[in-house]
Amino acid sequence: MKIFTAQQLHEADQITQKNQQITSLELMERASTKIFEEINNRLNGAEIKIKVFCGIGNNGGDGLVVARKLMEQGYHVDVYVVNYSDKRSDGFLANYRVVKEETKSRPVLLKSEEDFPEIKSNDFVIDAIFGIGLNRPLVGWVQKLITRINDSKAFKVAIDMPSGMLADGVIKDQPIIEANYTLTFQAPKLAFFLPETASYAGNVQIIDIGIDRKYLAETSAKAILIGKEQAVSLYQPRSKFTHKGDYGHAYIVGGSYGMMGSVVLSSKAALRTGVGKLTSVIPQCGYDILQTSLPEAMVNVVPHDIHLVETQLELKEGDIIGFGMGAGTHEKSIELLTSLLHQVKTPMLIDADGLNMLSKHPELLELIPEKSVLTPHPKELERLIGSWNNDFEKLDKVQEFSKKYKVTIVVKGSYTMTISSDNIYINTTGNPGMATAGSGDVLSGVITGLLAQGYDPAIAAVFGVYIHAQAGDMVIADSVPDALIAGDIIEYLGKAIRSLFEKPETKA
Ligand SMILES: NC(=O)C1=CN([C@@H]2O[C@H](COP(=O)(O)OP(=O)(O)OC[C@H]3O[C@@H](n4cnc5c(N)ncnc54)[C@H](OP(=O)(O)O)[C@@H]3O)[C@@H](O)[C@H]2O)[C@@H](O)CC1
Ligand SMILES: Nc1ncnc2c1ncn2[C@@H]1O[C@H](COP(=O)(O)OP(=O)(O)O)[C@@H](O)[C@H]1O
Ligand SMILES: [K+]
Repeated sequence: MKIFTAQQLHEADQITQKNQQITSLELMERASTKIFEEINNRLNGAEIKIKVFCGIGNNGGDGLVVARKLMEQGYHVDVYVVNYSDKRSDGFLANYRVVKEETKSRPVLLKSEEDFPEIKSNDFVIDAIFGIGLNRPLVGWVQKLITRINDSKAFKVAIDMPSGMLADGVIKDQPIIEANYTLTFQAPKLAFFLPETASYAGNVQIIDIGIDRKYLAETSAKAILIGKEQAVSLYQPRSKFTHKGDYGHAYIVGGSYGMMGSVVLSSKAALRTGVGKLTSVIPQCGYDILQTSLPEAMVNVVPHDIHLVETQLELKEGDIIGFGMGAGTHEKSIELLTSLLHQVKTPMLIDADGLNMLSKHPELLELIPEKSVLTPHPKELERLIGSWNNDFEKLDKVQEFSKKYKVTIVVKGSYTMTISSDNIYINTTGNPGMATAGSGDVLSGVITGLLAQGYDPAIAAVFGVYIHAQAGDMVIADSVPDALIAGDIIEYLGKAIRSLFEKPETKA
């Protein structure tokens, strides 16, 4: 599913009106009726006090339509107009008149803190103050209103966006409505998936309001959400008359004394993802561990007992290296990475201490084979690209880095983002149970295994992230997130891939 910018969504709105020959007001009525239906279905006639806070733009217009329809349905509704500007959109003005005429109610005008109503914790608040039109800091009293609404602990539903949030930017130190639900029009907004802002949107539901299909299909998106529908098209099935040589040879290079588990996890994950042959390249202290815990792996020890050092690998064309898990950053181990970077021309996967080595020696960045995949968690990313002021700046910096070194970067997190040049792919699977030591090592193994099987690197990253997180979700389906350990994710990789081809159960 595509994520568009606010500007694109405004454009989509215009094109829809033109192509469907409807007025802006008719589109607003259509969109807001859907919101009303959602809310009405949920409230089911409940005797609850509904407070609708409307801005003076089209988001406020939506709020007025929803308020009118709720009143007509018999709900107890109070409407507040947040008068942050003297300008009013046509959609707002028209619906303001209709509300007054048809419901005989009079919206309360809020102009300062003195006008704020009391909001009780059992009230139901509809936030229609700002939508995608917010473009600058809010005046103080409107900020205070947002804080007041949040402090009330009332249940909050945001229309299109929680007010105070920008679709594709950020205003520093500004309060945002902490919505329980956001009913958003047509397409999700980028801010719903970024660590700093995601939680404000609560549960997001996308409301199809019949925006021009051609525009949606043909306009290039700011980012793409990856779910089952997208992932299934990336899978490469095995054919019958094949042998292990057709599925590649992966080398997992990593480990140090006390950290050998990372190599076991990565190696096993690569095998479970379908790689034909796998060699773990490790310090000598890990030999017995690897051979005992993973008999399917071949083991190649470097000439040092406790950490990696330079060694010659007999690499053949197409062999793939996954480097860095549990490796430490000893200078002698960095010599191995340096020599591999000089020797290898095929894309590599670099993770964990491999990334820390690159941060320590940025001169190595130029040597990374084109199309390699780097999988940093936020701290590793910061070491690599420097700090950022907000998530949008982070994305810009990652895109710049990706273009400069021609690599794909997997920014791990609750919504892991895979960035390849101008493309941003946002993963929608995964759960907090995966915030546990070793789950990143599993992901590295998965992606290395896919690379070795010939998946295009950006696809290996996007697909690998999806099945890794989907496996994590399947682990907790009959357990709890707290109990998940990284090894469980490996055991569910097969089921995660199979789930791509299973139809969701339909209720009788
Ligand atoms: N696109 C679609 O598909 C559909 C969209 N619909 C709805 O329209 C909503 C967008 O409406 P909108 O453009 O009128 O903007 P909205 O968010 O109401 O803001 C109002 C105005 O406030 C201003 N302003 C900005 N920041 C400010 C600040 N800090 N302090 C003071 N003023 C500030 C700014 O105007 P400016 O002053 O910059 O000219 C802005 O225009 C959208 O979210 C959805 O709910 C649906 O009805 C139908 C389908
Ligand atoms: N809250 C979360 N929701 C979804 N996925 C998560 C969450 N926390 C962590 N993960 C996933 O778990 C993995 C953790 O990787 P990483 O931090 O490198 O762990 P480690 O270094 O211990 O192996 C990443 O793939 C990340 O996306
Ligand atoms: K809103």
